[in-house]
Amino acid sequence: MSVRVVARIRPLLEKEHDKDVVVHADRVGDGKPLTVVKIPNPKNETEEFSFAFNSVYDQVTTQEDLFTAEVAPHVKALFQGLDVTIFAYGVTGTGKTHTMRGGLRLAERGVIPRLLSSVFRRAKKLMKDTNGSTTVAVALSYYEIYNDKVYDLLEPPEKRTAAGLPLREKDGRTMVVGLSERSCDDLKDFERLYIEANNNRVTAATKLNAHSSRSHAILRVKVTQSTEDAVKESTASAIDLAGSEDNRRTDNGKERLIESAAINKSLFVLSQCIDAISRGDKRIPYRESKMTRILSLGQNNGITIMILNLAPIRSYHLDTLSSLNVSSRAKRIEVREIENEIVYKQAPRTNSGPGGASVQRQPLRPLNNAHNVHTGALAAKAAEKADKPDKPVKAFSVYTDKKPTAAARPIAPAANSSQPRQPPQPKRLADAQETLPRPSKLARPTQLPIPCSTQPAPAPQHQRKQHHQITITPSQIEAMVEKKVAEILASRAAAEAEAEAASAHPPAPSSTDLALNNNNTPSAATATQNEISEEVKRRLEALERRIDNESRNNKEGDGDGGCDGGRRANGLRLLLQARQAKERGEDEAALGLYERALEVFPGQRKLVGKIERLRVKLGRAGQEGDGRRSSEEEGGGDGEYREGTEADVEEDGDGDDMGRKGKVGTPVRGKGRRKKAAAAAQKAAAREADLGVDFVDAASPRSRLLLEIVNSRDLARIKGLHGFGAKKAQDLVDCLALRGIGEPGRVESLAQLRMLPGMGGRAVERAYEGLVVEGA
Ligand SMILES: Nc1ncnc2c1ncn2[C@@H]1O[C@H](COP(=O)(O)OP(=O)(O)OP(=O)(O)O)[C@@H](O)[C@H]1O
Repeated sequence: MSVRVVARIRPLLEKEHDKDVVVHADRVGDGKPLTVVKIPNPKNETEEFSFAFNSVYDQVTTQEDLFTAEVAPHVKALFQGLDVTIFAYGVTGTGKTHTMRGGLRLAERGVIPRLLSSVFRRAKKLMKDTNGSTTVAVALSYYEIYNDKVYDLLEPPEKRTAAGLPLREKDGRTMVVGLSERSCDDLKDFERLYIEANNNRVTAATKLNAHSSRSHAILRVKVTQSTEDAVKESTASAIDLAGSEDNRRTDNGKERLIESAAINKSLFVLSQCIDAISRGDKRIPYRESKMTRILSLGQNNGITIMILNLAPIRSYHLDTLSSLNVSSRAKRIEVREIENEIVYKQAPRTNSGPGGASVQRQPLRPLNNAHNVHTGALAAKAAEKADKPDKPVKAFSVYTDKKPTAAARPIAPAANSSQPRQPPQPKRLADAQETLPRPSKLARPTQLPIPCSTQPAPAPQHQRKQHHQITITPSQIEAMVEKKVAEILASRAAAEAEAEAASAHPPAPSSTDLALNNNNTPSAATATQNEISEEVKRRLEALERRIDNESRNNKEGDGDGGCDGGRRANGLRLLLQARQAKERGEDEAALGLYERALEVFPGQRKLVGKIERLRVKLGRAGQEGDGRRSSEEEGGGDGEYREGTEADVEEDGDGDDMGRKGKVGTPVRGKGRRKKAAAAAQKAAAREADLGVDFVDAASPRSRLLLEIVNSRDLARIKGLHGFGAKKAQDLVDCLALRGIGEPGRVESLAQLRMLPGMGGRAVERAYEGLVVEGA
């Protein structure tokens, strides 16, 4: 399932009543729920951008409305053993803390207190329904990430060390070492702990928000269900991210600026991770900030809900556009919904029951589906739910003394696990009653790449088939091996550095400290360590870029204009991000992005100039930068583009509308209509891709053509779309025949097209980019 992204537009505050409202919630058709955020183009007010989300909540939405629709349905999943993550994202002052924590009055309570209340209620019911044979324990941990350091909020501030708590990776999860955990018996208990802990959280007054959170706050609610034989554990995480802020608007002093730099950097890394995952990159820069390591977006199993908070007024216009861009990409991230494993308190008993030695007992397993449990949003599932009877709260320990009808079966493998599925066994009566058949996730066609973790989950069968067709050259294999080794070395170096940081007194400052706080002096050992990890990181990045480029070049090898357009769009996106990073004062990040953009636009004089200037500024003049050759050294690039192309666009105005104003590359080599048409098509592709806008109105000629081909349901025409094979085309035609989309069964927009099974990720973009429209 993808990350569920919902937007919430906060109401006007008292002091804002005379302000101009520029953000509106909208719907795709009469009677449809609100799913679109509309905002004018800051450079051309007559034009409006539309961003589609899973759901949109307007100014009148109450705390209860939001909780009931977005969070309450997932409490059940939590008790089924799935982890649930809810995080609030947005610019400072847009209502993240209000959404997550809320006010003291009952009606003003936010997601967190409501979640706890719901958890306690369900736990009580479960214990009652099972006559006490299942017990539920709730435990809390609560911590903040302040200036990229982790501090326990359940401990008094005096106990904090300068280095904060270290992170470790364990079983594919990021853990905070030394974090305290408090058991919590009821809501009162929770409220006492929570209020106390919030007093320890770093907040401060900024010009934009009188009580601005200066840290990311992470509350983890661990639910442990125990029976005589087994223990099942799952965690709900509620994360209130600090808000990004434009320091030109804040009057921030030195301390606030330092905090702000740390907040902006971590949010920038988060947006980079989101971009990398949604592009299907091999390398996701999680490790570049503690927040992204902890959030592990796309790597964690379970259910993830991102709440994008928005302020409706004009003074937030550009910031709002930027967060809309990031979050609209986040909805393409796939998360594996896998229940946590049950821990057995004892080995299954031997066969000695009334059935005799030949009878095998069933092992302990959950009553509900052991493979993925789909728990979509309330609104989306309402119709489905109506057909199903309400199921009672379920326990999960089962040893049956009845003679089973078949030989003992192992625990059903998780849907995404590598174990082959066992042929279906006859269900026991209890199972049959309680578990309604659900479509297997494997059955649902998807073209989305599952985001890579260090050990990627094996792809489903139909994806594996595609993988077999990819040919890997020996140099790629070598590079991949090298990459793996470097990854291991890098994680070891990082783990050691953290261990040192934890034990040292005074603790060694992190690289961020060094950049931000000149009072701290690093030990020689730490400096060497940092140098080594930096070197490993640089090498690793260079290797990964090479592999990325090679695989991209392989895909684009036949000079297809459409793919080329995609690559350029990617380059433009990098330029936009570089510009934003530069504006935030994050020169290091900006340099990296410019360098990556140079690979797309080799030989761009202005771009080379920017890189040189940044290198000089960072004291790295004369360096080649991560082993990459500058385009000048490459002999002025490949000659495909001359000056006045995409790279120059960035000088023309604000990064936010770069693609829109941008001049498009002028081909030097080759003439004729095809090239001209391809350039024009690239312009449209760049425009959409850069702004990340879901053109709900499908206004561009290419969008219209794509929709026309799709709606024709003509297999031959659909097969001709870029990136479509016979199977995918057939799937789409079947899907259109089965589903009623729009009236009568038409796909009205690219956003709708993306919602169709198998059309997520890059599929629509590739088909779109592959189209050439004469005169567009
Ligand atoms: N839905 C809402 N209804 C009423 N008031 C709201 C709502 N959302 C936000 N507010 C008010 O807006 C102001 C800013 O909200 P809040 O502090 O939650 O923003 P934030 O995004 O957490 O900011 P920061 O990132 O700086 O911590 C507060 O006064 C809050 O009470």
